[in-house]
Amino acid sequence: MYAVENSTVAEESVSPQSPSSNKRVMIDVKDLSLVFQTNDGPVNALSDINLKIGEGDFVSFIGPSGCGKTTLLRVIADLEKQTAGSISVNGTTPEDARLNRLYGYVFQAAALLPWRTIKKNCAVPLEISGHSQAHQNKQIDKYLRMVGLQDFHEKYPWQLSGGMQQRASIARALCIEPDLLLMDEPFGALDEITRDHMNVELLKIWDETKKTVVFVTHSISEAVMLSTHIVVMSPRPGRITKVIESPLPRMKDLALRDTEAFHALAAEIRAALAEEHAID
Ligand SMILES: Nc1ncnc2c1ncn2[C@@H]1O[C@H](COP(=O)(O)OP(=O)(O)OP(=O)(O)O)[C@@H](O)[C@H]1O
Repeated sequence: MYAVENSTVAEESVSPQSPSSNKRVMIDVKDLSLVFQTNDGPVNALSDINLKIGEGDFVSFIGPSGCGKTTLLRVIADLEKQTAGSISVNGTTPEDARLNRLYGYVFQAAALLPWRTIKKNCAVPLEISGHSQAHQNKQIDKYLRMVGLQDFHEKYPWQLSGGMQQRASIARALCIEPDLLLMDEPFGALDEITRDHMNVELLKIWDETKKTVVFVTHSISEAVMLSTHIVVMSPRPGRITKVIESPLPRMKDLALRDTEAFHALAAEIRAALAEEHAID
């Protein structure tokens, strides 16, 4: 049982309060574990995960390498199966959610097809879904405009900077209008200035489209800048050690990073990481 049944994000034994809201639960993870069998023996990638993510929230997973951030995202996306426990995504199984095209997935590398133009890359999920050419054009135009690439339809990926390629991959994920955006360190390979810019752009898109976002990051300041909730994880075995609800406004600009409230939240995350020896 959860202490607050309608809580937005709660990890049972760690953060039972999560006072925020009566939002619909988009992702509900209960007592979930995942053990990989390897030649070197079993790897406890995820251990006893309990987590609820509310509709419209921006939730970041943060923790050191190997704590299971990507694995948890992949379980949500139906790219991995848990070995114990349960998970529902929008009230269904992750498999049904995937088949219903509920989510878009953005990887660390933009993973655009080099032989296709930006427009044709964005068309891939729409083609798979069997949408008409007219609908494809409308969606691609709308989302390339949203990410500021309206003048780059006909360019090839290699003609764009890394940040522009990542924006194109976000547009590609948005084109099918998923309710849920799963992002695995999407800006990890970008320089700091571009990353700052992308963070602001992503917040605008999130605000405009009202999506639920689950975001993996190694960066404390990125987690503070973006999230409504920060899920702190720790390795060996991969587990959730704390869920922090951000007291900051949903929409943030870069100036907020110089405020006391921003630094206080960053310090709280840092302390949570250190507390559980998450940082060796
Ligand atoms: N397919 C797999 N087979 C075996 N072990 C795996 C597999 N995928 C992940 N692991 C192991 O599971 C654990 C969690 O990995 P995961 O990639 O989820 O961590 P992470 O927190 O995302 O790490 P990073 O920040 O380095 O990306 C690690 O010990 C990893 O080696």
